[in-house]
Amino acid sequence: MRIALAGNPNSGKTTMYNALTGRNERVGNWAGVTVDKKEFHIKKNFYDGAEELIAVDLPGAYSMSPFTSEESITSTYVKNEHPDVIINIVDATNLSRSLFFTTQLLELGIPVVVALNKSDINEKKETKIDEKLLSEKLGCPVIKTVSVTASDKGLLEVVKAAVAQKGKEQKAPYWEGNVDLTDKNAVTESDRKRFEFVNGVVKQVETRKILTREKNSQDKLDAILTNPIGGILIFVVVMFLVFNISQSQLGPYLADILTGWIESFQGFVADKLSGASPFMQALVADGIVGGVGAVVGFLPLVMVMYFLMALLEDCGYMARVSMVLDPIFKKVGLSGKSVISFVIGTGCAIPGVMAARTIRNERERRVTAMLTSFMPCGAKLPVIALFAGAFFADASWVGTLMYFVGIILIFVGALLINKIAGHKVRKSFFIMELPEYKIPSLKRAFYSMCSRGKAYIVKAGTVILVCNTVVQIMQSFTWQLQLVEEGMEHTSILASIASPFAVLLIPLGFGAWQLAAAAITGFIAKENVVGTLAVCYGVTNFIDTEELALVGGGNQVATIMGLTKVAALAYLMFNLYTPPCFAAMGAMNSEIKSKKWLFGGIGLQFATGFTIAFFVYQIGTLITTGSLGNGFIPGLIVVILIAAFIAHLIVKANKSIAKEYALGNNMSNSAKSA
Ligand SMILES: Nc1nc2c(ncn2[C@@H]2O[C@H](COP(=O)(O)OP(=O)(O)OP(=O)(O)O)[C@@H](O)[C@H]2O)c(=O)[nH]1
Ligand SMILES: [Mg+2]
Repeated sequence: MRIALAGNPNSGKTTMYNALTGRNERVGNWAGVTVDKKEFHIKKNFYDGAEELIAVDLPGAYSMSPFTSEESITSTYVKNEHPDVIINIVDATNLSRSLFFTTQLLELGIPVVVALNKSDINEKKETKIDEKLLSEKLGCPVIKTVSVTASDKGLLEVVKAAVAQKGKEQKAPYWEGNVDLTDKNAVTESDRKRFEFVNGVVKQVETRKILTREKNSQDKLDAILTNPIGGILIFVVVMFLVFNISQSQLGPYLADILTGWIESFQGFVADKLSGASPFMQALVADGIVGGVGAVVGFLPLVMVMYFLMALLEDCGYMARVSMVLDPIFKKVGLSGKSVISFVIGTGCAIPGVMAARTIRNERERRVTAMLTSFMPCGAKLPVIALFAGAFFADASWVGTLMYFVGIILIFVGALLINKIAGHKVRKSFFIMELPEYKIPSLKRAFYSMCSRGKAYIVKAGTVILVCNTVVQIMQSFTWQLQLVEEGMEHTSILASIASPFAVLLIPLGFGAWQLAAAAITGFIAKENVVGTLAVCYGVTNFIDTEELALVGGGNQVATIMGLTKVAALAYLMFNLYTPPCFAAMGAMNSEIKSKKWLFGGIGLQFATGFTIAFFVYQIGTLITTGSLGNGFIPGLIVVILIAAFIAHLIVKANKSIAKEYALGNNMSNSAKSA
C-alpha cells in the first residue's frame, strides 16, 4: 500500500517521512528543500499489519496547477500514479494557506488524511484548532501531529487512519466544477472562490490568541538580519566563523586524532606486508591505505562544517540570507532562489544544482545550475585545507577567501552569460516566506552530519580507492610494463599521459605532471586531488605538517611539490573553479536541459579556472619576486583568445537583439499604418 505525503512547502513532509521510515532525507527550514520524489517502507513500530506500507515523500506544492518543475512532480504523482491514500501534511500554524491545496487534493477521489503538523507551535502560541469540526467540514480524518518528535502519538494515529481509509470513497467538500484551465480569468475567479470557502472554514475552526510580544521579538531579529547592509556584514562574519571553527579550530583538532589512528593502521599494514614485493607494498600501503587515508583524514573538517551548516539551515537563518542577498543577485538577473542553490552547493554541488529546479524562470534556472559549482563543496574542502595547511599555516582566510571569490565569480559569470545570451536583466519575482525562527535541533544536525560523513567515507572507499589504485599502478609501470626505476619517474605511464596537460599549465605556475594528474583525477571526484597528490608524492598525512617537513627537509612543502606560495594558491583556485566532478556535471545536464547551454557552461568554467589561475600566478609572482612567472606570453595569448571569443559572442547577441528590435519596430509601424 502506497501512502503519498503531500502538502505545502516547509510544512514538515520530509520530517514526517524520516520519522515514519527511519530515513535521513534532507530537511531544512525554508520552502523548496525536497525537489524529488522519495519512497521507503514505513517502520514496523507504526503499523503491525501484514501489508507493507510505502511512504512517498513529495516536493512541496501550493496548488495542483504547477508553476515549477518540482511542483509538477507532486501534481503528476498524485494524479497519475494513484497512491492508495494521501496524507496531507498541513502546517497548522498557517491553516488558511494550507487548506487551499487540501481542498484540491480532496477533489481527486483518493482518500485523504489531514495531519495538522507543527501543532506543538500552535500549543505554545495558544492557537486552537477544532479538529473534529474541521474533519466534518472537510470530510476526512484530521489528526494533530508533531513530526519532530518520533514518539508522537499523532504519527501512530495518522498511519492507522491512512490504513483504515484505504479503498474508501473520498468526497470533496468543495468542487471547482469545469473550469477552462486555459482561461486565465476563469482560473483566477475559481481560485478566489476556493479561497473564500477555505477562509470560511478556517473562521469556524480556528481561534487565535493575539501574542504581540513574541511576534515582535521575531520581527526585531528580522529587521537586523535582513537589513540590506548589516545583514550582509553579519553573513560574512557568520561564514567566517563557520570556516574558522571547521577548518582552523575544532576540525583540525579532531583530524589530528584521526590521522594518528590512520597512521598506526598504515604502519600495521606495512608490517604485515614486510615480506611482499616492493610493488605490492607500495600499492597497498601507499596507494590504497595512504591515498584513501589522506582523504579520510580530512573527514572531521568536513563533518564539523556540515554540522554547523545544518544548524544554520534549521534555525531559519539561511532563508534570511537568501532574502538579504536577493537584491544584489537581482542586479545580475538571479534572485534569492539562486542563493539557496549556492548555499546547498557548499555541502555538495549535486543537490545544489538540483535545487535550481525550484526556479520558475528558465534562463535564471540554467544560469544558477551553471554557476553553483563555483561555491566550493564539501569534497573541495580537503583540497582547500591541504593547501591552507601546507602553504599558509592553516590560515582560515584561505577558506573564507575561496568562498568569497566563488561568490564574485558567480556574479561575473551571471553578467557574462546575460550578455552572451542576449538577455536584458529583468526583474523576476522572488517571494519567499520567511519561516519562523526556532532553536536548531542538535540531534538533526548530528544525523545530517553523520549521513553526509557516511557518504564521504563510502566515496573514499569506492571511487577514491579505485582511482588511487589505478594511479599507483600507472605510476609504478612504464608502457613496457616494467617497474619504474627510482629517479626515472617521468617514464611512468601516468607521467607520460599527464605531461602534455602539464605543459598547458606552465603559464599558471604548476607545470608538473603530478599536479596535472591530480587535477585530472579531480574531475572524477574532487577529493582525488588530495588522494592523487598523496600517491604521487608519497605523502600520506597532509594534516600533520611535521611529516611534510620530514619529507621535504625543513619546513619546505614547496620543495616537495615544487610550488611557490603564489603558484599553490593558483593551483588551488584552478581546482576549485574549473568544472566540478562528472556527477555534478550530470546534475547540470539534467537541470539545464540543453546541450548548448551545458557545453557553454562547462566551457565557461574551464575559461574561468584558467584565467583566474593565470592572473593569480603571474601577478602574484610579479609582486613577490619582481618579475613575471613562466610562460607569461603563451598564457596571455590564451586569455586574450578567450576574451576575444566571449566578446565575439556578446557582439553577435547584441546584433540579434538589435535585429529583433528593429523587426518589432517595423511591425508596430506597419500595424499603425494599416
Ligand atoms: N516545531 C515543529 N517543527 C517542525 C515539525 N515538523 C517539521 N518541522 C520543522 O519544519 C521545517 C521544515 O521541515 P521539512 O520536513 O523540511 O518540510 P517539507 O514539507 O519537507 O518542506 P519541502 O521539502 O521544502 O516542501 C524543519 O525546520 C522542521 O524541523 C513539527 O511538528 N513541529
Ligand atoms: Mg521536504
